Amino acid sequence: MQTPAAYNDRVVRQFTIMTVVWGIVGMLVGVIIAAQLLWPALNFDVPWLTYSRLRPLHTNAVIFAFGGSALFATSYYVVQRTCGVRLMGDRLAAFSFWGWQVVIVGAIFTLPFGYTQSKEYAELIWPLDILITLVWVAYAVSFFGTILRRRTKHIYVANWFYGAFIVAVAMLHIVNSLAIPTSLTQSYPVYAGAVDAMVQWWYGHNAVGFFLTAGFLGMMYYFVPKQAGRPIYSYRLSVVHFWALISIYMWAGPHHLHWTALPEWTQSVGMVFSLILLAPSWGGMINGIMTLSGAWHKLRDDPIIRFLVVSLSFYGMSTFEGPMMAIRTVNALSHYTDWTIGHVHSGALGWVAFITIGSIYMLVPRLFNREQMYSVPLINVHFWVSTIGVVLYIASMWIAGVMQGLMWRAVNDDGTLTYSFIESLSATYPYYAVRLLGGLLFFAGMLIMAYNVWRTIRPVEAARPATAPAASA
Ligand code: HEM
Ligand code: HEM
Ligand SMILES: [Cu+2]
Repeated sequence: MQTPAAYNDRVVRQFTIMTVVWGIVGMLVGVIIAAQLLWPALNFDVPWLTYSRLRPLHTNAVIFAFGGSALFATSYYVVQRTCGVRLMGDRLAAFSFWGWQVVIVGAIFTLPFGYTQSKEYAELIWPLDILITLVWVAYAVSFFGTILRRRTKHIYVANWFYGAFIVAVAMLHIVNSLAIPTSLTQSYPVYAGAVDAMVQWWYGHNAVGFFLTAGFLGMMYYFVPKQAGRPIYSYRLSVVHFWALISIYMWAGPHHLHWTALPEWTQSVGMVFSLILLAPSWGGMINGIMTLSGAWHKLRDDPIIRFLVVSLSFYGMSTFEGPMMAIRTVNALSHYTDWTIGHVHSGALGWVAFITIGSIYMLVPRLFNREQMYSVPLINVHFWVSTIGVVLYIASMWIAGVMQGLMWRAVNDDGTLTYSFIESLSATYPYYAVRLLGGLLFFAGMLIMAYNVWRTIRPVEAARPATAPAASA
């Protein structure tokens, strides 16, 4: 094994810091659009502050800027540690960092101004799509190049998940973004009609499956055993988990297009694969949680473990809920309602953000040569604030969603609708207020983390509290 100094941790540090920064930016925009749903006047009649333009800014910022930076940071960290070699290509890694930041800034300077391809989670205009492709090639070369040069015999399972995420996202991005440009900011997709819709949701669903799931499972397979100080519960299960998950995920996309013009048999394929998907998802969750067996006491006194384990619980919840919502009759109720939004954030906040936060608290002291985070009690505060935040967010959206679904389908004896759409909207306002509160709490937690990170990485002399001289004496 080489000494840690031989690793390229510069790029890991850069991506780690930007994960915190973009997390704050993306969630701030989330809080703003949550407030706009409650008080629409908050767009101040300024076109680029309208909900329609800020919403894609939110999704791009949290998924690709926050989640993406977290994936770059942790995969670069993990691949070096588990292969025992320095990351391949310093320049490539630096290009992936700066290129990715340019993509994000590009999003900030296009989406609010209305430049978009209008495909959900693939809104960015074609020049940015090309830059994403270049960054991804650099990423793939340095990641897989490092694996090829590894000193260990086998490839640790976390790298399998990161690797699948990198390959799948490359494929999804290229296929879904195929378009014919007509100007610098305009283009037309090569697909049309139901085929366009199918390609889009093959992309959208697998963006969830590979960007928001497989990559973060890579994180799980490294950081959970590391922080628990125990080997992964079952290595065999992790291999089964991997192959089952990646082979089943790809076919579930049509559950986003139930009751549409998509041929019915494709919808059935989507539904059946979604139901089967429950098994590998829970296999992975159980593998993560059981890694703690024999070390359960750590849940009591280690707030980082708590972030990691609670993230797995939310992963389990959202991957149970997803298959249920994929059943056509259930989807008839849930689709278009806030139930979907609740499902999304139980995955996005509960799983993706929680596992990221736990990993960041583990990474920061290691990357900046500190013994631990500046304040462990503050990690604890962050844990509780964000847990209450997610619970308020998803509980309010579940109730609102089921209520909306039921109100929309209620009919009187004479066949007329019982409620107008506006009535269902006004009934939703109280829940939007609760969601806003939950979002604010989650956002506050991110600020607490930023403060803690900042105090941890400041030059040591300045960061030492008054007790420092005694400690060093
Ligand atoms: C403070 C935290 C957050 C708040 C307050 C928030 C708020 C919102 C709001 C208000 C919407 C629009 C809902 C609607 O159209 O009815 C939304 C959509 C969305 N958010 Fe968040 N969000 C937060 C964090 C996150 C994070 C961390 C992620 C991902 C990692 C995320 C992913 C998404 C996605 C994917 C959508 C689109 C959902 C869909 O189209 O079905 N959000 N968010
Ligand atoms: C076994 C796993 C899962 C299955 C089968 C599943 C299934 C579903 C279904 C049926 C929908 C509703 C489609 C609609 O009515 O429009 C949905 C929406 C969504 N799910 Fe999941 N889900 C799973 C896990 C997850 C996880 C873990 C996350 C986040 C990390 C997630 C993120 C999303 C997002 C972002 C949407 C909204 C897409 C949109 O309309 O914009 N899902 N999912
Ligand atoms: Cu899906």
